Amino acid sequence: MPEETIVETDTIAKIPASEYGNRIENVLKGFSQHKFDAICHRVVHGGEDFKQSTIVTEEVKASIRKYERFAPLHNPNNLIGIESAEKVFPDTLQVAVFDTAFHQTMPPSSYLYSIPYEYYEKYGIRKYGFHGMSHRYVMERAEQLLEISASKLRLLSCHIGNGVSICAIKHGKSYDTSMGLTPLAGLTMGTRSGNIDPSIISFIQDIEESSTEGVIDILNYKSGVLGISGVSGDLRDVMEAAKAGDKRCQLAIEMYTTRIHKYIGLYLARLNGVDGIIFTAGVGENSPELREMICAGFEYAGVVLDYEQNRNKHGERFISAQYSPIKVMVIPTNEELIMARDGYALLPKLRENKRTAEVVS
Ligand SMILES: Nc1ncnc2c1ncn2[C@@H]1O[C@H](COP(=O)(O)OP(=O)(O)O)[C@@H](O)[C@H]1O
Ligand SMILES: CC(=O)OP(=O)(O)O
Ligand SMILES: [Mg+2]
Repeated sequence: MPEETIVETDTIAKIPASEYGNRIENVLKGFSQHKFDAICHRVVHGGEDFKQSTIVTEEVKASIRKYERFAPLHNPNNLIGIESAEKVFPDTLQVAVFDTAFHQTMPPSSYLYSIPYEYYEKYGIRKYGFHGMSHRYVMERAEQLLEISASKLRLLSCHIGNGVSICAIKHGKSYDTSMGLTPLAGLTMGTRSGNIDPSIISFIQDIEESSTEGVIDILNYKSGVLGISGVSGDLRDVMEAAKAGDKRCQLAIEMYTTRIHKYIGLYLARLNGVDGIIFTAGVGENSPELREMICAGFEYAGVVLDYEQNRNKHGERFISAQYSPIKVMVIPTNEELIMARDGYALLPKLRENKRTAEVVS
């Protein structure tokens, strides 16, 4: 892209789902003095249908709708975003950028579950992985920082925000990742359970006299750090309470960091070692204490943090000691930039589509 500058931003913080469409439309109307070539949308689940970003058509919207059941917290809102943009900017073409696309390079040994193969063949039940734009952005930055070309690079990207996922990157491509068919799998998150013994679902169903969907809701919204601490799903609140002596908050933090630690060990083995470990997203970028807890005990594997760089510096940087064989980096993520670059790359195609549409109508 010739220029990568942010001209204006606006955000919507925690609002009820019923108000989401209206609020998005209002935000978009606030930008109506601008002339856009494309509007790019984050879409969390694209299944196996999308290996890269794409122009939004009716078929693309049908696919996004089809995958709602695999990403119930995200895809419905992503679609509302697209439809609101179509309303406010009817002449602008829309682009969908998928969380799952980056992970389409995983081998079957990473993405298949050990269940009858026909569930994959007939129903697409497999691991898809998420946060793809974030893992891709930080990988591209790490390539620059480490001065190792993508074709040789082995990395662990730890995206630790509200959702948490780790990606094992081999030769510049996603090789394995912690989230699964849905963003509920893998690590302990703010309110999501991550991996549990699947039999627990039927036990909770009986205890709560609930439907399966009801139990999945408990695992999505009432579990993770919130469920264990009983205080909050926001790590800042839980850390404060833990420091004040709250035992369940201390336990929640220990479980949260221990699980990330275990996954790092798992993927160090899967990749036969790595060149670097990246911390990104809300918690990964902003909590030196949690980064220390996660890395502690990996000195034997070649991970040595630099206290000063980790604790007292900010922004994109190395936080490992100069002699550390594995380099540890904090890289603030930029999913929007990846989306804008993908939209820009699609511009020739977008213009062609627009001309065809004008001829037809
Ligand atoms: N200084 C901090 N210490 C610990 N956690 C933080 C800090 N700053 C932000 N966070 C956490 O980051 C989370 C948001 O991360 P973010 O990547 O923005 O989320 P999302 O997954 O919604 O994009 C918040 O829930 C909060 O727990
Ligand atoms: C896919 C996912 O979990 O996204 P987020 O972290 O934004 O909730
Ligand atoms: Mg995010």
